[in-house]
Amino acid sequence: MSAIATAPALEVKDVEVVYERRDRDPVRAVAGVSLTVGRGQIVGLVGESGCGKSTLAKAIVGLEKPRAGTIVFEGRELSPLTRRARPIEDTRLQMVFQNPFSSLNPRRRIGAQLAEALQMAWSGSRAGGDGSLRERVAALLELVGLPASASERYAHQFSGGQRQRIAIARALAADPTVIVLDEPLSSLDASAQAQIANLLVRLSRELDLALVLISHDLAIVQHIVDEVAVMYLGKLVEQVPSGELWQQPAHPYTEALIGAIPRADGERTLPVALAGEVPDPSAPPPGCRFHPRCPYAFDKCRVEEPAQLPIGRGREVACWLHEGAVEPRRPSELAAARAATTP
Ligand SMILES: Nc1ncnc2c1ncn2[C@@H]1O[C@H](COP(=O)(O)OP(=O)(O)OP(=O)(O)O)[C@@H](O)[C@H]1O
Repeated sequence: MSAIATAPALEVKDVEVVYERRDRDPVRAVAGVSLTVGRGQIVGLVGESGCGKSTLAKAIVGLEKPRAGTIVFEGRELSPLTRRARPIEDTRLQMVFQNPFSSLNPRRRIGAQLAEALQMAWSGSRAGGDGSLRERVAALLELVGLPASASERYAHQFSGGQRQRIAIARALAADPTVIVLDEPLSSLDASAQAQIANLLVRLSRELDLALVLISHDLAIVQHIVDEVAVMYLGKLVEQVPSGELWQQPAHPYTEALIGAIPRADGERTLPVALAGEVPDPSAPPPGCRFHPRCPYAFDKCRVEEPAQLPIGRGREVACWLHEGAVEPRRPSELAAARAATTP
């Protein structure tokens, strides 16, 4: 097999994105992030508003130019050029935005918009596939659970969930291997959220499609992702397979995010409350960026930035509590053990 066929679908390596601002300090919205997404894998990128998720998404698809770092797509480093200047193969890396209404043209029939997306993909090196353009549009609509007759209608004639299906169909027109979806569920009601979540899982499995699912709400994505990458103030603080997330969150921020999710019985899952706001990314706290909000912070956390520490299979955490740890432990347990041994 070629190197490209065996490479991960997407590798983000030490990416940094800085917004320069007139008369104000620059914002380092993404402050050195590395993330690997395997083929067919669904990775949830979660964190509070303002932590840099959208900026990272834009850097991945070429809508923001990273100041440093590289994006490797199917084993090939992407050009640091803007999206328009990239070669056509790179359209296999697609993005879906939060509000499908604003990304669909209100004055053109859905079928025409999907046909255009198909033609753009075909104008590249790839073959057009079987069947006429009309049949391919119908097949795309079917793939996302809409009837062929949807092609005759306009965006405003659909519900929010249906519009998101159309936006996904348009991304699929490019025959992608990776789709980055920025808050694809958050503008939808609960039932549409569940339907689109199911659709995304099905598409990922059927098409061996890797998805990066961005959400400020861990509760929304928890059931559909294979892995969770937790972002805080421009950095990844933890990467964890979703199955282990509940049993063993390793970073105090992850623990707090989980604790904030209400359970069906009205109780909180964990007694850790997340106090305060995300600090200004143009002036991040020294040491660990989370330390001012961390219930377990100790001296080292206030001065030294934690490295990404491997803690078991496929897991990493940036937290000094885990220094020297050989397996994942809850931060509350580690803090208690530390308190017991520290004079
Ligand atoms: N064009 C810009 N110019 C200057 N600062 C920006 C710009 N876009 C984003 N920022 C800042 O960069 C930081 C990260 O923003 P970003 O939108 O990536 O975060 P986010 O986690 O996606 O949050 P949200 O869910 O609210 O979009 C924020 O402090 C934001 O104010």
